[in-house]
Amino acid sequence: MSVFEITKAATFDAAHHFPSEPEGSPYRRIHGHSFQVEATVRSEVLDAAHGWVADLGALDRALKAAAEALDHGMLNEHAGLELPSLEHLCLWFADRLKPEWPGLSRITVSRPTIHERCVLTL
Ligand SMILES: Nc1nc2c(c(=O)[nH]1)N=C([C@H](O)[C@H](O)COP(=O)(O)OP(=O)(O)OP(=O)(O)O)CN2
Ligand SMILES: [Zn+2]
Repeated sequence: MSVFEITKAATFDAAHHFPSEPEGSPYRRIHGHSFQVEATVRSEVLDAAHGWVADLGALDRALKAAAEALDHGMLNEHAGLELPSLEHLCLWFADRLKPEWPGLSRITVSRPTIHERCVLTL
């Protein structure tokens, strides 16, 4: 069976720190990153009226709304991001998007400028 996957990306900039790191660790100090988040929705069937899995514009709005909640803020202040790793960011975005997007199959959060990325497969 063929499976379609559609993906939309959004970007945000945010500060964070890892309070559990030892004194002197650069991760313990407040610092910032530019992030990219990608949300992937999969389906074996297409909406017959449109010929698509789902409207990428609607996925864009949902993803941007979630990313804007974090943009230019302190990640540690958000519930679930007290330890603000890429891994926890994936879970945070999945928790927000999954209710509205039951076909959500993957969340990728990356820091493109330093070539780091985490993928959560749902
Ligand atoms: N598995 C994970 N490991 C690390 C995460 C993470 O989210 N998941 N996060 C960090 C810190 O955010 C750290 O700031 C990342 O920076 P780093 O990889 O060290 O890259 P930098 O460019 O900021 O520093 P350089 O010294 O220039 O490499 C750490 N680990
Ligand atoms: Zn960092």
